[in-house]
Amino acid sequence: MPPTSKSVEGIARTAMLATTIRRKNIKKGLAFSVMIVGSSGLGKSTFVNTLCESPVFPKKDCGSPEKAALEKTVAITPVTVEMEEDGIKLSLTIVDTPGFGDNINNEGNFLDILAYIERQYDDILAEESRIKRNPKFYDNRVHALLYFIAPTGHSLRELDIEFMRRLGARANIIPVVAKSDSMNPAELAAFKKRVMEDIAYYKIPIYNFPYDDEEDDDETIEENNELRALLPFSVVGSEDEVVLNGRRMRCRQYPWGLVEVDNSRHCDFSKLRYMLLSSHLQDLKEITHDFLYEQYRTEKLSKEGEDDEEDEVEQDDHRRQQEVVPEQPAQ
Ligand SMILES: Nc1nc2c(ncn2[C@@H]2O[C@H](COP(=O)(O)OP(=O)(O)OP(=O)(O)O)[C@@H](O)[C@H]2O)c(=O)[nH]1
Repeated sequence: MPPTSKSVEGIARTAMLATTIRRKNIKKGLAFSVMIVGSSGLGKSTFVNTLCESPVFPKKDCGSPEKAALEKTVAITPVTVEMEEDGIKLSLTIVDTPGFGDNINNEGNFLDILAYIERQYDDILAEESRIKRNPKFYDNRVHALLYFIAPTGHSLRELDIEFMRRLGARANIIPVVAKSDSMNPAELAAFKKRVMEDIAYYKIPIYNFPYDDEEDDDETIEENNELRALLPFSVVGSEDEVVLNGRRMRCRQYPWGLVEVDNSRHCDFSKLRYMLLSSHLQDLKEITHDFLYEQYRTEKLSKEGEDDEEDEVEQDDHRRQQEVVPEQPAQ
């Protein structure tokens, strides 16, 4: 169908709006927050340093077993890094979390992470209710949660299922296969398939590149389908660089060859980085605000409403019990 003059006008207006937003973003910069979760030693800190191309979490010195135990991440640590992506300033907050699986009962880890995410929602809720807004208020909501899956080659562990099921309602979970260089391509493909079957079977709510058939163009739909087909993203992290044939690359070196971090034939790191910090950054932020936060807000306010009603009923009962029954006049 040829475009009508109205749709041409509409398209022009949308393009202008996009340009204005882009110009504003270039000037002001964007803020984005990513949480990193997974068992100890899965390469989370190395991944962050690879993602940010800087030593955000300094290399650990694990010279002895005692030192290795001490060097583990033990607390939820938000760190903000200033970067530039596609010419736009990006203030990227990385929230590193202590690994789980170290404890017999990991309930404490779950609750700490959930409490951190909900605290950021509570801060926004409090800010929204203020008569006078705080101009210095910083929105620290987590926009994406990268969940590191151990490259076991089997399927998801109970811990993975439980965590993602519980946190999926509060954050955009993006599952990744950690240290994917420990599997060959056939093993990796089979592992990814089993992980996605588990995710579907246990109805785990992950970020699965949603699109709108009516609103989104063919290119967006195709891109989202391609990215969804890569889930869970396979990642390899390394801060080491080598120069080969004049080409500088980040890789892990083994006696039998090199695993290149940015080579999409070796792993999905570059595609994950691009979607996270560029192509899908805005979508992740919108889903966080329009859906995940909105859901939390509704739940919280309705619970407070119910609690208030219960309190009122209790107070009424109490008042009635306290009422002095007037003495009957003597007959
Ligand atoms: N084979 C392989 N090893 C990796 C990869 N990424 C990191 N490592 C190694 O795995 C070890 C642990 O890496 P870290 O980045 O400290 O792991 P972590 O998940 O942050 O550990 P915690 O702080 O204990 O939670 C180090 O020896 C890294 O060099 C990877 O992609 N492949």
